[in-house]
Amino acid sequence: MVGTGYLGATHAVCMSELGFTVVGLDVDETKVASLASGAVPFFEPGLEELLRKNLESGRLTFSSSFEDVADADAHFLCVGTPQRADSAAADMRYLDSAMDGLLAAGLKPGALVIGKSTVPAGTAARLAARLATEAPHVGLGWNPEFLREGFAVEDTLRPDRLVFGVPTEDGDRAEAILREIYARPLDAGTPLIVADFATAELVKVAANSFLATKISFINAMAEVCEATDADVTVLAKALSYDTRIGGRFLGAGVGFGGGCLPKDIRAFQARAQELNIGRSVAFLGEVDAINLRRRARVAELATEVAGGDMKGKRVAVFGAAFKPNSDDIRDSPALDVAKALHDAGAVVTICDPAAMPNARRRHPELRYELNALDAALDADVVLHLTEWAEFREIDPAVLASVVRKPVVIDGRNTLDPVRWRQAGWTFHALGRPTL
Ligand SMILES: NC(=O)c1ccc[n+]([C@@H]2O[C@H](COP(=O)([O-])OP(=O)(O)OC[C@H]3O[C@@H](n4cnc5c(N)ncnc54)[C@H](O)[C@@H]3O)[C@@H](O)[C@H]2O)c1
Ligand SMILES: O=c1ccn([C@@H]2O[C@H](COP(=O)(O)OP(=O)(O)O[C@H]3O[C@H](CO)[C@@H](O)[C@H](O)[C@H]3O)[C@@H](O)[C@H]2O)c(=O)[nH]1
Repeated sequence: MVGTGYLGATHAVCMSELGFTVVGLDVDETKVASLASGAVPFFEPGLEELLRKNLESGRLTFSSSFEDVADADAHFLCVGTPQRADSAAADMRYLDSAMDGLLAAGLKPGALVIGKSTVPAGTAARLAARLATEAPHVGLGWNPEFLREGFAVEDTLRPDRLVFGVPTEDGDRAEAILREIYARPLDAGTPLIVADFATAELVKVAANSFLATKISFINAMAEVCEATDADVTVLAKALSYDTRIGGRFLGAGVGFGGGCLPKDIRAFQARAQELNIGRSVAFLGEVDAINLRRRARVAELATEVAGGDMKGKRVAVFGAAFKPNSDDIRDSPALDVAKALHDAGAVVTICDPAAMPNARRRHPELRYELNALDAALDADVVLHLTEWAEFREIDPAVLASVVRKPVVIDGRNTLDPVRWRQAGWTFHALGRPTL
């Protein structure tokens, strides 16, 4: 497993759980040392127990030396493909350097390199051409990953589908190896799609684009609801009974973030432009814009309720992770809003059950409190931006007794407005009338 971040560490542990001998390889020696000692360096429910169990079995080891994976039968590429600093495109240098490392250490004849990272269409063909000249005895497969953070173990051991991208010529060998690796989920009836490389790559970005579009659709409806005094949560519920639409990913609020959806829709647009078909996915620019407008709207609403000027105002932000059950702060809506209000002169205090160490490293200028009541002390406004269960369970009457003004903005539409109103709060939400 080359790259042991959120995706690679989970995949390494789960492949070992399936009975394979696995080496997790990463250039980050601190990460390798942590994983080798049985500590998962990020928050993922259930992963640490499984890591320890598999370390004890002896089937799972971690290393930062490519020499230690040279004799593997299969090499999964799980390195990051983040957005480039200078454009919307994906940064391919980690994937290319992972290939450099594998090729320099040598690959066993008959081995299969399997891409798992999310990549622009055409990447697999490029890597296959490289292997054909530098290691002609080694094959390539493309096996995109659909796991969700917070459910990563379950999604990996029991995926809802498997996609195998194989070469159009002589693809049988790659397919056979992938079938052997995934024998357990396949035997359990997991649907399998075997496709060419480009289709396999596109399934991944198309899936994330669809999910992002669904969220931005309901957030666009939230904007309309705000202008018409309608309630987007009731609207979404009514839509959800149409099985053609379905209720999932219709949660209106401060929008999507994380290390996947935002950068994947941007990289898709960049790739489409390179292919001179920018118009085909131009709507994703609007999906992105709607999403970012929701962050700006929360900051604007907070400023409005604070009297038009944030200078010296105290703001409690509940949430730093991009979603609950994760410590991932990549492109986090909550942190973006917190930073904007800090920059406008507010004193911002954040509380998050898992993401505060990461948030503090990224934003040492913000304040942090382990306890929600401490974060809300003397607050002029409370923002609920990541829907951890802990925040839903807070007693609004107790919270009201510590703030300066009982004003809350529910940026995730998961708090109960009636309960908060009864406890004396002015309750604002995105896409719903104020109570
Ligand atoms: N996080 C998810 O839920 C998820 C799900 C599906 C797909 N993906 C995709 O998987 C890929 C990885 O995402 P992630 O969230 O795990 O990223 P991450 O940043 O958490 O992990 C990437 C890891 O790769 C390591 N790395 C970088 N260059 C390396 C090299 N040359 N050799 C070995 N290791 C190297 C980094 O040190 C890091 O630990 C991305 O393409 C992402 O889009 C992620
Ligand atoms: O109704 C909803 C659902 C989600 N979100 C937000 O959307 C973002 C993404 O959520 P989710 O998709 O659950 O998280 P990820 O772990 O980023 O997973 C996505 O990205 C992964 C990496 O590509 C894919 O593997 C997964 O299938 C895909 O769901 C988060 O900020 C959520 O708060 C909403 O705003 N409203």
